[in-house]
Amino acid sequence: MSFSAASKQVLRRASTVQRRQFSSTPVAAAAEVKKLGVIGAGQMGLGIALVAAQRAQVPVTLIDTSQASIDKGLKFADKLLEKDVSKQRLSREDATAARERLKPSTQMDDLSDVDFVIEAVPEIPDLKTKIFSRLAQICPSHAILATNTSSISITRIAASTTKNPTDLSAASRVISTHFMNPVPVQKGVEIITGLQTSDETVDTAIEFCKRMGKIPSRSADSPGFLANRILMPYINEAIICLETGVGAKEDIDNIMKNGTNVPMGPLQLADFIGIDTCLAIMNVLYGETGDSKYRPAVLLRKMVDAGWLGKKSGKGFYDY
Ligand SMILES: NC(=O)c1ccc[n+]([C@@H]2O[C@H](COP(=O)([O-])OP(=O)(O)OC[C@H]3O[C@@H](n4cnc5c(N)ncnc54)[C@H](O)[C@@H]3O)[C@@H](O)[C@H]2O)c1
Repeated sequence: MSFSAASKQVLRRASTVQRRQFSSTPVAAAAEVKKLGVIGAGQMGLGIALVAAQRAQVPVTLIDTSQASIDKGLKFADKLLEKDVSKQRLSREDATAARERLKPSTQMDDLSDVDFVIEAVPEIPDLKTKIFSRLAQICPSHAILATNTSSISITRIAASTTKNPTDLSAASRVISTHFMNPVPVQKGVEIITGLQTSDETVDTAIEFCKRMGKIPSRSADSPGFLANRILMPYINEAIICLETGVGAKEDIDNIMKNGTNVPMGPLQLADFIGIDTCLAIMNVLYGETGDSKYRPAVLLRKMVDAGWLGKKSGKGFYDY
């Protein structure tokens, strides 16, 4: 059997597993998403939770193992909502209602009643697979289990939900909804399917992202998917240009900003994304393809060693 025939057969079976659980049409299924779970209250998780609370108007259980991250995230949510109110983009009542929909917790078990969960913890494969293995146990049997991974294989994450590869009961509900940074601003979201993902899971995820006001693009489960396959080698090359003295950081950023009509240059963008996240994605591209064109810049590794992770740590290529 060819790869595509085999994968279609797996998908058909996954589709049957899922059909029992959500409504027949994707719009109806997405409308049935009455409660969202978000894991990780960092820059992506907080943004996803806030946009879902504001645009899709669903209650969001926001999980983080660090109370400090939750406190920091909620403070940032208050700041964003306040800014929207002051600029008259949002009424005071709607801002209060959105804020009240965010329910923070440090306990994963609080995800036992969500219809859809989006994981946004750091880009560490073992951490994600452990979380999905737990989600398969904790979440209801109809819940969509989405990851915000930037580069890790969805097929691999889905496989971690079970010890039996023919059991698709949870694996068929795993998908990637890869939001772009900053989530409240960027409209794009990549939808990536694993080999096990059911059609209904895809449809429900796409419709729910639309409820959040996003514009989905589909990508195959290939290292880096579409966005990072293109973006990260660009950022990495900018870092190599810096470390080999081809240009100063300001010159690198200015030429790309003023020459290609992007809002910020690659080094500043790396600071906003997180230097550790950039390194993690390059490691996946390099490790999974074995192609030397994806070798992470030496300076990128050194900056992570130094703890200079960009905006979130106060220092990256620039100081914050
Ligand atoms: N930063 C970006 O520009 C960007 C863009 C798209 C996708 N992503 C992806 O989104 C994910 C999160 O990235 P981020 O930039 O928000 O990271 P971050 O470091 O800002 O936040 C991660 C959060 O997860 C929490 N966490 C760690 N372990 C946990 C656990 N076991 N359970 C619950 N919470 C835990 C941390 O305390 C932290 O608050 C990564 O997979 C990343 O690749 C990032």
